[in-house]
Amino acid sequence: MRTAVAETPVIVAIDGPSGTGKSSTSKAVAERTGFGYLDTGAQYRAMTWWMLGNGVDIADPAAVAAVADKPVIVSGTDPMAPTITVDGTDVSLPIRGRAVTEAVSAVSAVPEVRALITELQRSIAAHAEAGIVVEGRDIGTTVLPGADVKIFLTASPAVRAARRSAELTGQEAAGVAATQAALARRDAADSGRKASPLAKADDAVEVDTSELTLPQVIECVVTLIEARKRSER
Ligand SMILES: Nc1ncnc2c1ncn2[C@@H]1O[C@H](COP(=O)(O)OP(=O)(O)OP(=O)(O)O)[C@@H](O)[C@H]1O
Ligand SMILES: Nc1ccn([C@H]2C[C@H](O)[C@@H](COP(=O)(O)O)O2)c(=O)n1
Repeated sequence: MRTAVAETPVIVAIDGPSGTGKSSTSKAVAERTGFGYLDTGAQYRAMTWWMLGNGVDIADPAAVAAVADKPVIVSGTDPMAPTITVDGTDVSLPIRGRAVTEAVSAVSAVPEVRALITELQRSIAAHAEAGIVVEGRDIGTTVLPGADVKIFLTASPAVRAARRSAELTGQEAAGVAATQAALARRDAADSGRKASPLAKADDAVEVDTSELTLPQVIECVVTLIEARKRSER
C-alpha cells in the first residue's frame, strides 16, 4: 500500500507589461493544473474604482494614502470564475472601464496602497491548497520572491496594441496607434515608480509571446511547472 504524501502548494508568479497575455495565460494554466488564480491588477483597479467613486483626488498621493485602508477588497481565485468585490459589490465590469484604466497607475504607485494590497496577496497565496498562479507586475520581485516558478511575459508594443484594440468595443474602442500610446504611458508609469516597479526578477524565465499563439504560451508555462515539480521529487 502506498502512503499518500502531501505535496506542498506550488506558487507560480507571472509578471509583465500590459497586453502580454498574463491574464489569459494564468487563468488557463491554473485550470490545467488545478491551481487557484489571482489577478493582482484587478485588486489595484478595485482600489482605484473606490477612490474615484468616493471623490478622492488621485493626483494627491497623501489623499489616496489617507483612505487606502477603507475599502474591503475580496478576490475569488477560481480560474473558471474569478471574482472581485469592493465592500460586497461586484466590480468586475466597472474596473475594466477607461476611467479606472487611466487612473490605476497613479493609485498603484502610492506606497501605502501597495503595502495593503501586497499583504492581501500574500495572505491569499499562503492559503492556496494545491497551488496558485499569481499575475501582476511585481509578484516575482516583491510580493512572492520565493515563488517556485517565475515567468516574465513580453511582446512587442505593436503586437500588444493590436491584441488590446481587438478586444475593445463601443465607447472604449480606440485605434491601434492610440491604444499603443496609452499602453506605453501605463508601462512607463508602472516601470518608473519608486515603490515596487514593474520589473523582471533575476531568476524569472522571460517568454516573448509576440510570435506565439496563446496555446503555445500556456504549454510553455505548464512545461516549466512540471519540470519544477519533477526537480523537487
Ligand atoms: N499569445 C497570444 N496570442 C494572441 N493573442 C493573445 C495572446 N495572449 C493573449 N492574447 C490576447 O491579448 C489580449 C490581452 O491579453 P491579456 O488580457 O491576457 O493580457 P495581460 O498581460 O493580462 O494584460 P493587462 O496587464 O493589461 O491586464 C487578450 O485579448 C488575449 O486574448
Ligand atoms: N502586481 C501589480 C499588478 C498591477 N499593478 C497596477 C499597474 C497596472 O497598470 C494596473 C492594472 O493592471 P492590469 O489589470 O492591467 O494587469 O495595476 C501593479 O502595480 N502591480
